Amino acid sequence: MPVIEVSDLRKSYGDKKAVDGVSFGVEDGEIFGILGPNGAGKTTTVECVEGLRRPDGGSVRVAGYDPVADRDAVTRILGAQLQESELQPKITAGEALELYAACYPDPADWRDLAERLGLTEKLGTRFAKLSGGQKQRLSIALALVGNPRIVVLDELTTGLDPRARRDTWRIVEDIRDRGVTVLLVTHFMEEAQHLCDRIALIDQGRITALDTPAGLIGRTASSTAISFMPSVPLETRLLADLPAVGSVAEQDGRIVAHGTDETVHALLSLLTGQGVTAHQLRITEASLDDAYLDLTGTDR
Ligand SMILES: Nc1ncnc2c1ncn2[C@@H]1O[C@H](COP(=O)(O)OP(=O)(O)OP(=O)(O)O)[C@@H](O)[C@H]1O
Repeated sequence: MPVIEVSDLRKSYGDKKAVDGVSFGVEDGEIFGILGPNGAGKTTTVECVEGLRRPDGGSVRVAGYDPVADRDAVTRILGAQLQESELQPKITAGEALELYAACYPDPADWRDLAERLGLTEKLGTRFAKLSGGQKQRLSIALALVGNPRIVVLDELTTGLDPRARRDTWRIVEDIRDRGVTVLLVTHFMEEAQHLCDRIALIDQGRITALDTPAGLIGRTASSTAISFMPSVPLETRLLADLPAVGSVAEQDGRIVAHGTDETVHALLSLLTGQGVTAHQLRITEASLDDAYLDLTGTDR
């Protein structure tokens, strides 16, 4: 049974329909991603899950509780990342953790949590003096200090360098491995592809696709790109008749065709038959990026 159930959720701000009939279920122990362009309604959706916004229509249940009516029960089982502005610049990392731990009936050992998140050295440092990555790790620690069953992470790696982003991914995987369900809002395809068990793609307040990362990629029309330099000039028209071929283009002597596995096999036989060698042959699978562009029709 899903630990989070959202059905036909609706929320408007004045005339603006921010969330327009969103439904999904998050299973216990999974990392569920919400992905979509700016203004798609991601934050509004998770704020309804957190009980920070009252839906106009539809229903949200977190472990069976209504996040607005049963706010206290939901607060005990759901940890949310704080916005940066919610912490006083002069509070130290250790003071913040101790203060937040005191708010919960069964808190985690905050020193142990700080250790796991690599913050032990920074416990005496004021919040304003922490780096971007350290602030993010502290906000994750604060989301976990109440020992939640579910944690909501919104844009957790925005502004981090690639190494800090990878470190944060490991932390999220560690959280999941400890049995915590993760609801993750992200803009980053690579992050969603790497971390999420399933992803809901949201666009203009509606879910346009909900699947595993591999499932979403499989939905793209041309999931494989094949590119090579033919040993002798080759008429691209020959390639246009290949099975399942999407597009064929030539630039500076390099041919790029999009298609499926079937296209790759047929292309290699065709080249062999023609006595053409494919130099610098590259076969690349579509990424979640390609699937995203295909499924949302958005050019970011
Ligand atoms: N408090 C508010 N008042 C009025 N309009 C709002 C408010 N919050 C969000 N909106 C509007 O509702 C829509 C959805 O916003 P939301 O923040 O949920 O999207 P998002 O997908 O999280 O976007 P982003 O990726 O940019 O954070 C946007 O058009 C936004 O401008």
